[in-house]
Amino acid sequence: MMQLLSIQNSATTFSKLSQGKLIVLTGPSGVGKGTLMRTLLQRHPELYYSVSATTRAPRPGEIDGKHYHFIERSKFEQLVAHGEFLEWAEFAGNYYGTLRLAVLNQINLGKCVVLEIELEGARQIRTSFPEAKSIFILPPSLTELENRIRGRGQDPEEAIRRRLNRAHEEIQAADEFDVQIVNDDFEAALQSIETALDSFANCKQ
Ligand SMILES: Nc1ncnc2c1ncn2[C@@H]1O[C@H](COP(=O)(O)OP(=O)(O)OP(=O)(O)O)[C@@H](O)[C@H]1O
Ligand SMILES: Nc1nc2c(ncn2[C@@H]2O[C@H](COP(=O)(O)O)[C@@H](O)[C@H]2O)c(=O)[nH]1
Repeated sequence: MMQLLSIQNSATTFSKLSQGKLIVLTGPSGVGKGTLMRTLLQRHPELYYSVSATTRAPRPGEIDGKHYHFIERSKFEQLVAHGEFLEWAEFAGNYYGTLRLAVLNQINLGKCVVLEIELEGARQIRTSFPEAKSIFILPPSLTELENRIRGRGQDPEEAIRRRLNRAHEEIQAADEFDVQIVNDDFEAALQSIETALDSFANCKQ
């Protein structure tokens, strides 16, 4: 991790984006993005998942470097100042960001890189890299969204409230993205994501 974070920006640019692809999965907290992404990666190991950095404390079972790079706020701010993030945002009281270098390297190797990020970061990617493709995951209803966040049982009440408040605004932004998929039946949603990946690019085998 320290080695990763200490790498300075290289001259690598998105001029070579055509060699690989960047795919963004976004949607409100608790909609099932992470669960969908995990299954997608199991089925399609050829996809490269970009592990984000965050200042959030690890949840039980989360592993540094696998689920997130867990870092202090001061370190995150230093990385922002050095331009190390492709995108970043503050969400429900914590910072989250995609490390630029790892993503660019994989794209330049011809990989399809998938990001699982919240709305502001997804908007930043859309502005900076219009070639990127995006999928917005919707819940079947707000009641079901709340049930899922609570059922996950991993966030304190204050964090749950912040996430649900934010969800209203996020859902209204769904049409800004290339494809909208309702995650009601899990398998059906997964298949819709696979179909979308096929239509974007030859990203999976
Ligand atoms: N189709 C589904 N039907 C019922 N429950 C689901 C479905 N998809 C995911 N879930 C459950 O919803 C909960 C939230 O899912 P998950 O953590 O993947 O959401 P998320 O969008 O990644 O949230 P966050 O953005 O906060 O990380 C989990 O308990 C997961 O098992
Ligand atoms: N803008 C970014 N958002 C990110 C990134 N990594 C994750 N996320 C999103 O944050 C929320 C909360 O995540 P949680 O793990 O605390 O539940 C969720 O919507 C994630 O998709 C990132 O690098 N940039």
